[in-house]
Amino acid sequence: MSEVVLELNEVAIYQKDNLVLSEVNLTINKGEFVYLIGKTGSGKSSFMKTLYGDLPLTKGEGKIVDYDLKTLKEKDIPYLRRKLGIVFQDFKLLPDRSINDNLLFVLKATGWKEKPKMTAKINEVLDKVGMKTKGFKFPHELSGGEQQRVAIARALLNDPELILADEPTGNLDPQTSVEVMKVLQEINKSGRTILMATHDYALLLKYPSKTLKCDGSKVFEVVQKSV
Ligand SMILES: Nc1ncnc2c1ncn2[C@@H]1O[C@H](COP(=O)(O)OP(=O)(O)OP(=O)(O)O)[C@@H](O)[C@H]1O
Repeated sequence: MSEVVLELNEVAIYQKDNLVLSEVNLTINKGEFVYLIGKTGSGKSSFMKTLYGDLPLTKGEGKIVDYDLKTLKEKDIPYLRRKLGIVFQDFKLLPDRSINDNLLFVLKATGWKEKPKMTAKINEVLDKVGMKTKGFKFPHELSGGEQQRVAIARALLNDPELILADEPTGNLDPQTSVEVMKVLQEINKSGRTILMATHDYALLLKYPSKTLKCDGSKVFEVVQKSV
């Protein structure tokens, strides 16, 4: 039987008092790769923010990796985010420290204590994204694509049950976007579940997968031909 990692029933998403999306119903099962597409301002980021607890869920029911979004408390949010790997368009690496130290910072902040285990984990995730030899570098010494691969490695540190990627290729040129996408595809093949918001239709065509579209304040699944 498939394992559900995300389930939304009749969810409405608001920014302040403005209704952004309504009657959202969807299920994502373990192992799926799902795109979230839609025009600028259609609600993709608001949707993602609701899933990682940045916007409260006030209407409808939502369950994500065993957390109930409706009853989620402020103090639960860091624990929810430990079960999610979040990747942003702008990488969000700390500029004042090396890649290894960026990853170490996250491990320490999420309760890791033993140095050998931390070092092993950092090597493991950097290896997964093809960046094992670059851990000593500072973010500004890396290309945009390399920085995003490090950001993906960071998202993998706590073995997330679901990876939320909000426009992960939004700042990258087409060729680099494909390279980052290959990394996400490999991670998905190794069993991780990924929800990726994007407006990059070329990627969708190159790597077809289940696609949800935000349009007219609704979210619905689309068949590839009609995106
Ligand atoms: N912090 C905010 N306060 C109020 N309204 C907001 C806020 N952030 C976004 N909105 C509004 O919510 C709606 C959805 O925006 P959202 O950023 O979710 O869209 P998007 O599909 O992610 O767009 P983009 O592709 O440009 O990032 C828009 O009308 C936007 O103006």
